[in-house]
Amino acid sequence: MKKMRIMGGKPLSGEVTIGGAKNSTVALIPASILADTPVTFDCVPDIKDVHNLMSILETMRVPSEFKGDVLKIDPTNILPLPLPNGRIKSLRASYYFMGALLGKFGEAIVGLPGGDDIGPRPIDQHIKGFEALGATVTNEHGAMYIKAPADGLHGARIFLDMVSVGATINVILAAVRAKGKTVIENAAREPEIIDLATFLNNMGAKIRGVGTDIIRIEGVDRLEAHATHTIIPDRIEAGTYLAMAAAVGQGVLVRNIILEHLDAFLAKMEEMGVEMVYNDDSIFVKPAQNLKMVQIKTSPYPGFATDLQQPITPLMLKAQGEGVIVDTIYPKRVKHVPELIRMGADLTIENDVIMLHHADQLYGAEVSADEIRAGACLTIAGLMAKGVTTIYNVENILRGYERIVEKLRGLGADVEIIDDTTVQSSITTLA
Ligand SMILES: CC(=O)N[C@H]1[C@@H](OP(=O)(O)OP(=O)(O)OC[C@H]2O[C@@H](n3ccc(=O)[nH]c3=O)[C@H](O)[C@@H]2O)O[C@H](CO)[C@@H](O)[C@@H]1O
Ligand SMILES: C=C(OP(=O)(O)O)C(=O)O
Repeated sequence: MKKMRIMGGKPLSGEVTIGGAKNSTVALIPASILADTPVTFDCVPDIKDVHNLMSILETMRVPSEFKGDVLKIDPTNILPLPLPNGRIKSLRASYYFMGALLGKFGEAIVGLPGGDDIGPRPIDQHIKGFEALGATVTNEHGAMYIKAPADGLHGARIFLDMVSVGATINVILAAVRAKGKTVIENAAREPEIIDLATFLNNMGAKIRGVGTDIIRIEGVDRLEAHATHTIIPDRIEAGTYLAMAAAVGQGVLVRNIILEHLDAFLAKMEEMGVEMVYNDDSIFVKPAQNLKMVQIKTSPYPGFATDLQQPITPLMLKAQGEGVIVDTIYPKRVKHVPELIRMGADLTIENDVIMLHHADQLYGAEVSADEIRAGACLTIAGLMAKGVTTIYNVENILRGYERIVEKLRGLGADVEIIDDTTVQSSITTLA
């Protein structure tokens, strides 16, 4: 178990560089098994989800090597072994092995995924997609058994009942080698889906329309990688550092950003009165003052990302007036609220609506990062607070924020991660 200790109150300055997108990478790694050749990715973030996915690959005899930010995967001798449990439970995106194994072998046995505890996360739309392609799907003791018909998967028209990143990606992975044409309607439009399709198309797939809500896929027989795929920057990590820079910065440059991917977030920061200088692929955040309170409603891309509602919350606490946050995607995504209250913030939740008020000062406290973005929120709050903040369950943060201590120290923060065998008892004390 690990905990993070932050001595708050230090102004941050300098620059920080954003890594490759977690939510692209965690789809690209399972997608790599569809290839008939070795594949190489660069700009791969050094996060726990990547290491867990590499372990899952290893169980199928797929060797992978991660050096610097380059990840090489050789799926040419893959064994289609069942993945009922183990590391599958350690992250959400392990469910992409359902679509990828089904697409490659016509069969997949994959345990139900883990991932962040952010409220109910059903996978009915993934199953509906697999079934539309001709597969039979059963749930046996918490593992999904998915099987294509004897003559293989066939293209189909699939209208997703709600906009789902995971279901859109899983259907793409299953359909990319199916016979005939698949059309996904009401598809998600996230940049990470475009990144995945770019990787697959460069290997010979025929996926058209990604980035719109209608995706058309013509199945192909072979997929061969001829070049390294560079992963897009992580827009959520970028948003986290931008919010942090506004909250505790004395002038911070955030590098490696695709600005268009952050339109809704940047518009909200501007509405709050944060002054930023936009460059081609970086943003300079000026010290923020006289912030205005705002209302936030999350929605699928290009709307305000659910993954950024918690990281922007500490910044909102600096503004005057009453703020409102409604997460329409995960209404129960409120793990940060009781922890911020421990730190002196004034927040309430009524009918899944978070209401918050200006806080003159936050105070260091012992808090728990019960999911990744709650952890990002508490990290920013800890940097703003007076005194020492100790964040437990830091593993959740390390799932998706690479080299976070190094990056924060580079900006001047006083922060450390401590491996602590006594942490378990500290959590019990907290409860
Ligand atoms: C690895 C990854 O990329 N994770 C992201 C992905 O998660 P994930 O892909 O799991 O999220 P989805 O886009 O699928 O979920 C969107 C909404 O649809 C619902 N739903 C989804 C599928 C389904 O079969 N049935 C159903 O009801 C979910 O409960 C949720 O309310 O998108 C989320 C929403 O932007 C982000 O918070 C996560 O960071
Ligand atoms: C919810 C998230 O991740 P996951 O879907 O991997 O649990 C997230 O990145 O905020």
